[in-house]
Amino acid sequence: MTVTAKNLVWGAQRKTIVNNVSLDVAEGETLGLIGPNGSGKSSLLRLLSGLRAPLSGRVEILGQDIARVSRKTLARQLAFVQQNATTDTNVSVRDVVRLGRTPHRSALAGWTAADEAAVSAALERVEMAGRRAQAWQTLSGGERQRVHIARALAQSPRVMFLDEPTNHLDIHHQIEILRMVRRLDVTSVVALHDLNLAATFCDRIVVLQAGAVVACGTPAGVLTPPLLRDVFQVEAEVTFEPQTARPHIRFRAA
Ligand SMILES: Nc1ncnc2c1ncn2[C@@H]1O[C@H](COP(=O)(O)OP(=O)(O)OP(=O)(O)O)[C@@H](O)[C@H]1O
Repeated sequence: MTVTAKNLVWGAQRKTIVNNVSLDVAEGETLGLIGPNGSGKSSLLRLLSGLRAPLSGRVEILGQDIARVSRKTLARQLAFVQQNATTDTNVSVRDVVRLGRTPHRSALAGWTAADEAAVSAALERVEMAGRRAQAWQTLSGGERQRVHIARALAQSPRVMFLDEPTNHLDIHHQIEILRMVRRLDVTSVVALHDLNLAATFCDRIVVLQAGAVVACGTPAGVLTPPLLRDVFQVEAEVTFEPQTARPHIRFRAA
């Protein structure tokens, strides 16, 4: 397994926010993380990426307990695209993406051709190559999101954690970003609100409710009308796409 979480518990202000979560993510897999607002998706991603330490339990990435791995080593292995990430305002798009190369550079080495190639490839992938010189502060919300994804790609990680990466994106870029994540030779865990996007692009889905895993499996196995009713309190019909056999959810207005 590339990512393994065992019995993760985390909380704040006497409230348990991540409640005994265990999960495994296989190499190259795209695992979707879904659940209502406040169910603990972002908190779990922070634990999985080592940004926050659990109260108990542990996370292994590429077979190593992340509590015992240096920050620099971890930064070479994993990238985290956070929700509403901010960046210093007085920089260009290219500068932001260049930051992704930091874990791969030593104090003495200069900027290499490999660094430049990684930055250019990342900008191409999110369709922002033409904007490399533009000032960060002048970008739209969706463009900023794509540049943050490019920074993560420039990091050349083995594992990516993405917290609602389609936030702010138009439908073309939502699909492009998730298609890219799925095709990358990278293991990824991605928190999503759009259940049909999760159904279309994830290999498996984990459902969180009040900090606990209440379902885990293929999109077809997980996204059933009873689960949608229990967890999301919506009435829905689920049909299956003829070509892919993936579920498609139609929500009932009343
Ligand atoms: N540092 C903290 N102190 C107190 N409460 C917190 C803290 N961090 C998160 N919470 C609470 O924990 C719960 C889970 O938050 P989290 O952001 O992980 O949920 P989420 O599933 O990502 O939500 P959303 O879908 O709305 O983004 C929320 O009720 C939140 O208010």
